[in-house]
Amino acid sequence: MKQKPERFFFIINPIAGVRSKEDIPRKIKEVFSGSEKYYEIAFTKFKGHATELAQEAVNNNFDAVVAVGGDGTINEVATGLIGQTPALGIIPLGSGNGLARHLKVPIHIQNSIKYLLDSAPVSIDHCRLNNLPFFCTAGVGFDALIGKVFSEQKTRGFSTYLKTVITEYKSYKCETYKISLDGKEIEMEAFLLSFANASQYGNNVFIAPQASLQDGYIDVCMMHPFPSSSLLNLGFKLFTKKVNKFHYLDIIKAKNIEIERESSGPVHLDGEPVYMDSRLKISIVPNSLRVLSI
Ligand SMILES: Nc1ncnc2c1ncn2[C@@H]1O[C@H](COP(=O)(O)OP(=O)(O)OP(=O)(O)O)[C@@H](O)[C@H]1O
Repeated sequence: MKQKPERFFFIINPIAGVRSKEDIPRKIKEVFSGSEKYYEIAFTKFKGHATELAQEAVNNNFDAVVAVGGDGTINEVATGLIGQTPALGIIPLGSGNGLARHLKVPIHIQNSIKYLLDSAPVSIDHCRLNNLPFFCTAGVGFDALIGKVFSEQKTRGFSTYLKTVITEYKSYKCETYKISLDGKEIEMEAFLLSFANASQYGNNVFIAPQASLQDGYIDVCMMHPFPSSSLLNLGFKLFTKKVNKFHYLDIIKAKNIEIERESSGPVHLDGEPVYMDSRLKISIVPNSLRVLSI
């Protein structure tokens, strides 16, 4: 039987998602008081702080470090846990919660806290883009633009996300990419290129329905330009795990990917925008992160 963690360290991002985080310590106390488990809680004070806190938790021999927030918070916490023994836990309080949803962590807060008590570590892969880690999805093209514009909005949450997508779609111009997938060369004009470790962006929008966190492969999703008359069909297929059947999308599994785009520009890593060079290298590191799962 796998060993359940005894010592938990919670890292709360106060600005993730739309919900206040003030009552989270009380909710953790309510659920954990019936157990013998030890825990500590910290709130992040700035972007990047969660990685420092996670590294301290590793040094202080915690068994589990729980990211309380969305995929950006998970990215920061998990970065401090790569190759380490303590496992990542999640209380999903972000806007999209892609990795939590893939792992079937309950979205209801109390249930996600109870889930931590019942779960044990399993190993998953993580991916790197120009050596920066990501755990759920990364991408260039339209989804990178959305990551950038979304991060500049005053509000978060799904409705802000949807508004951003609709506004940006109207004026978006596709770029041409040279792509190498484990040595196989392709040149194509693309609406977006997504690199998926997990199956979804978040909010049950499945860009790579067949993706596995444990198969040692990245699902490379290459979307060709498509007519606006196909938008509804695309939306339907994204939400029903059928986008692999969308006429304008190719999905290929690969371990090492190289991209050359027309110019430098935004990419996103777990929804967080980063400005990068025109040349991108994406790779997978199998069995490199322990996560709490039932
Ligand atoms: N104390 C803080 N002050 C400001 N920004 C922070 C703080 N702590 C973390 N951040 C940043 O908050 C951003 C948003 O966090 P996160 O991605 O978890 O929420 P989200 O975008 O609402 O959810 P999702 O990624 O699921 O869509 C991240 O870029 C993270 O670096």
